Amino acid sequence: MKTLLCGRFTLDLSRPLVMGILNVTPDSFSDGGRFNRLEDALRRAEAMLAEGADILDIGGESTRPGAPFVSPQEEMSRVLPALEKLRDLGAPLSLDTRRAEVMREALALDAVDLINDVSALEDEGALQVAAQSQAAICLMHKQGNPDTMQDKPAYGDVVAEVAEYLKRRAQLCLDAGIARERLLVDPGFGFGKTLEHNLALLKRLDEVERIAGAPLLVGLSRKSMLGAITGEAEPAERLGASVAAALEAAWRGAAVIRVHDVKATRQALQLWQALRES
Ligand SMILES: Nc1nc2[nH]c(S[C@@H](C(=O)O)c3ccccc3)nc2c(=O)[nH]1
Repeated sequence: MKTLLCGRFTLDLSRPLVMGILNVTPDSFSDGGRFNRLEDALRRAEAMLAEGADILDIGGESTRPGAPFVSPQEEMSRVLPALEKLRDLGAPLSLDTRRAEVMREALALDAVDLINDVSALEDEGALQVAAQSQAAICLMHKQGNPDTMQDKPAYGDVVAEVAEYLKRRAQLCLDAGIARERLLVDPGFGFGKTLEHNLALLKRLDEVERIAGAPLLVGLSRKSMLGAITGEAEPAERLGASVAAALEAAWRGAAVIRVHDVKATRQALQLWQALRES
């Protein structure tokens, strides 16, 4: 049985898992200030778990193109209190960060079960911090950095290049003594890719897993590629395309699906699973 060693938890990857997105950035909650933001985060976390989320992904730095710079101190002031608040909910907590010092401080709270790094542990010291922990690690591909990555993304064969990058990053982790059962890889939809690149990666998602040698985490929910296809400018109005994208990813072997809309995605995957088991 395919499993993921995930900090305090061992997750069964025999069915696709739903990762609920919990942004703890000021613009993602009512402007009630820090205390209310924490209460909001706890309420949102409990709601997503009640809707069937298997993992919660906590992020303090929006990686949206053009997002304002967030200092490590500011990022930690957002995510550390949230991780402490959510630690004992009984669900695996994922930390969406690309900074080694944020990983280090968060892991010291014994509240991080999965390190979700959009820069695949490239930050100075990140690989060492991860290797010294028991957390699972998601290695994501991106081309360039959030403020410039969508200017002119260019690849030869995007699938081969993304998969080879992820294979190299995974091998670095193995060489550092990290067990393969702790690794996830992610093609990074929307991170330095055109619509054509994103569609090729989704169509050939199974190749990414085969080449990289680790189970897949994918994030398609509400992304601009879905906006481009549907003409829907408002991300929160892209539910249909987001659920359809989750199913397409599930058909192609995705092990963890990162979403805003947990209930709708869980329902779709329950149907998908029922058909496979019937
Ligand atoms: N592992 C993993 N982590 C992630 N964090 C995010 S931020 C995303 C958003 O809109 O949610 C986003 C994408 C592109 C630009 C800005 C913000 N996307 C992923 C993903 O695709 N995979």
